[in-house]
Amino acid sequence: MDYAELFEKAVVVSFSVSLFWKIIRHMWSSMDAEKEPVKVLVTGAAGQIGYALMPMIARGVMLGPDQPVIIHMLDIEQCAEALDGVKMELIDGAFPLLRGVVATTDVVEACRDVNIAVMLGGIPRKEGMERKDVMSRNVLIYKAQAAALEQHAAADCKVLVVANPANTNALILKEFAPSITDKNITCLTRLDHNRALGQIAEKLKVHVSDVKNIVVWGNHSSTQYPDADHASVATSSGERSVRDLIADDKWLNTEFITTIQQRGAAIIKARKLSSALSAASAVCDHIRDWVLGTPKGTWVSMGVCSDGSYGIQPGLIYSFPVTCQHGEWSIVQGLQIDEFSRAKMDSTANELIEEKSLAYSCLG
Ligand SMILES: NC(=O)c1ccc[n+]([C@@H]2O[C@H](COP(=O)([O-])OP(=O)(O)OC[C@H]3O[C@@H](n4cnc5c(N)ncnc54)[C@H](O)[C@@H]3O)[C@@H](O)[C@H]2O)c1
Ligand SMILES: O=C(O)C[C@H](O)C(=O)O
Repeated sequence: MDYAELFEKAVVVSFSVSLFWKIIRHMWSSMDAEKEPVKVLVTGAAGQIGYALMPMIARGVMLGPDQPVIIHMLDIEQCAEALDGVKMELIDGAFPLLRGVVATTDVVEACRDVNIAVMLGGIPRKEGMERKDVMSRNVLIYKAQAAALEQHAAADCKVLVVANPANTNALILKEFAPSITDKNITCLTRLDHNRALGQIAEKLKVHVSDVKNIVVWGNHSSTQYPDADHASVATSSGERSVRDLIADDKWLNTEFITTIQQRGAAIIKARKLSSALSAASAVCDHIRDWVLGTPKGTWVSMGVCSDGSYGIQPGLIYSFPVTCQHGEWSIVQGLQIDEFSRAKMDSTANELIEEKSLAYSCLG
């Protein structure tokens, strides 16, 4: 080999080595680079769920431990001072992921460029009231806030409606914000789903994280249908069906269902206030699974726009079993539905159809 050839080889080798290091450095710095903050709107933020939810968002429980957030809090004029108090506490929390807090009573400022909207704002149910009693006030709020979200939120903003009647408020929001894709408007039934997991775990004396694939069908109301037919428990000898392990169809078909249906009312009776810490935790579970994906082999319950799956009227916001991947939910297909389940699924769908017409009559 002559000197020219040797020189040429040395140049190629040193070029390749420097390119290799450039690539490694680039990968390293992009791994190290901080993510852009996600803007999360919480309406009704001065209320009791808001108070429980705020530190969870700021600590990364909702979007992960490496995701910075900017929190936008909206409440009504009468709660402006309380809202400022929550803002002071968020600053005092010195949360490393929290990159900003907006506390406002201006719906436009609150909605501006938000990526996620958690809608808690409304009048909560008090002891002895049915969800229908609070409907007339709340659907008016959701009609007005639909327009603000449509005009000012990020185009791909994901919306979770929590305020009751949650499914029907979400339906009104969907109908009055037609430019937001149906896929991005959901309501909270994860609390009911978690309650059902909790009851099964208590009954079987197993850890709640070993129970999976409960379904909550329908309305977040006393007609909802918590269904354990497809649920399983991880045991030392593999996955076992909940129905086989419990071996008490009477309990599963009666007391289990009514306990979940009435759990919200039981908490109101005991606390004189509706559930807040479990609701805030379920909000985080709902958004985290929607954005970051459901674990393999596991589904969760979400109130989503029906596409006609399982014979449910298209367009209703109905709770289905869903899996999530790449920020999108899909309804789990092909579950066997027996006559008992069919009747319960239809009855809660019928309540939603009635609520829809009641909501429209409230809107005039
Ligand atoms: N889907 C579920 O699983 C679930 C569970 C628990 C509670 N909830 C519902 O969530 C809602 C919030 O519950 P909470 O206990 O925090 O109630 P809360 O009364 O403590 O808070 C509601 C807040 O909404 C505010 N608000 C009222 N109108 C508003 C408007 N137009 N814009 C912005 N904010 C407004 C109120 O001022 C108040 O601060 C209630 O409707 C409750 O019934 C739903
Ligand atoms: O039942 C209610 O109004 C409160 C809430 O929806 C709950 O389920 O705890």
